[in-house]
Amino acid sequence: MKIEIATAVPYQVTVENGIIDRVGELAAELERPGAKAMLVSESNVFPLYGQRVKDSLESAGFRVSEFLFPAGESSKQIATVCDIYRALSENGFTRSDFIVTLGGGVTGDMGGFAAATFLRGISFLQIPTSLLAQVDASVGGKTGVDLPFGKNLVGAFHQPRAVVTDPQTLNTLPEHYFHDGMGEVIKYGCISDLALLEQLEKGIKPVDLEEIIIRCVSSKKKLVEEDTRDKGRRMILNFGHTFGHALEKLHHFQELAHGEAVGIGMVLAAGVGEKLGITRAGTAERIRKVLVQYGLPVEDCFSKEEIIEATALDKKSDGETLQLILLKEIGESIIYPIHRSQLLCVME
Ligand SMILES: NC(=O)c1ccc[n+]([C@@H]2O[C@H](COP(=O)([O-])OP(=O)(O)OC[C@H]3O[C@@H](n4cnc5c(N)ncnc54)[C@H](O)[C@@H]3O)[C@@H](O)[C@H]2O)c1
Ligand SMILES: O=C(O)C(=O)C[C@@H](O)[C@H](O)[C@H](O)COP(=O)(O)O
Ligand SMILES: [Zn+2]
Repeated sequence: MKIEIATAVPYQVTVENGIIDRVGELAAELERPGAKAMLVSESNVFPLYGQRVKDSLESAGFRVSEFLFPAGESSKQIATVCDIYRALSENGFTRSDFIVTLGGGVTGDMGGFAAATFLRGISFLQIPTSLLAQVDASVGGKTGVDLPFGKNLVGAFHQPRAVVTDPQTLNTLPEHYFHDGMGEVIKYGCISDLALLEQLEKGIKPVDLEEIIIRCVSSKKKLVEEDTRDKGRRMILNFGHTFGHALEKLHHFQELAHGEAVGIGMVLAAGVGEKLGITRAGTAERIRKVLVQYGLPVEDCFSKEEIIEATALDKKSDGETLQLILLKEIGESIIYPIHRSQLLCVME
């Protein structure tokens, strides 16, 4: 299955079992023959799939070097990007060479950011290997890293040249991160796809994963095409993220994974919406139930004061006003400006 993302330079998301062994073929349609490819990956994923990707790229005539970093969100920082710049420089990369990211959202966001900024921009291909990255992070061109002051505070919009999604790679994904990825899948159900949420409530079988990936990417496609630079409607993809990112920061980007944080954030946002009379009563409880069903946490130990304080640098803020993403009901979302002081009054 191929989904075209019609941004200024369009690209395709190919979702296919076994496609990881044909990445060289796909790259050959897009990149200069004989170009250098830097495979950016990490300590868990590279040993599982790195050699297959290298073999495929080399068979297609590319000269491959690799850059590996320790797996995990705490690597998603500017110091690691500087190490990628060093590897690109030492290997003599020019603007007609390219990066291939192989891993979860951390790898894609960070390798994509290195591609966006090295020589003011080189091309990159995404090979997402976690559920979260296959349903969300690999598409749309948001690249970047965390700062100790907040999540994704440094970044760039830089669309990949192609996204190569092999659902079979999920066979090795630890269960914890399968649950975590379901946090973003549930988000798609909440913001725009009631039927998906109902399907999730009934319980999915593993064979349905490919369909779920296609469904989430198709929802994201529409928002990215309409608002590539996140100035309007695309912001609904941030449902649960204002509070979720605050929680990730409060946990110093350790322990609580992104999808888990977003899940708790969705429950909090739905609660705020209900208190304001915007969200249909019972929605927060419904979200809470489906999160529990997929093994996700629904609450955390921080007070509302701490959480609101940690939203200080939220990228959707306008002074003291936050653009909170709220639901009218499951499947229908709105962007709702709210002053921090009002938020304090309506938050549980
Ligand atoms: N750019 C975007 O639009 C976007 C969207 C959503 C999330 N994100 C970002 O994505 C990141 C989270 O992504 P993530 O959950 O993939 O995190 P991750 O990259 O840390 O991967 C999660 C864990 O799964 C392991 N893993 C990944 N694929 C595997 C596989 N096939 N087999 C075995 N192990 C595997 C990794 O080594 C890691 O331990 C966050 O930084 C978040 O901010 C970005
Ligand atoms: O692609 C988007 O737009 C999203 O908001 C997707 C989110 O799931 C993702 O976590 C994104 O990285 C958040 O971006 P940010 O701009 O809030 O840092
Ligand atoms: Zn997210």
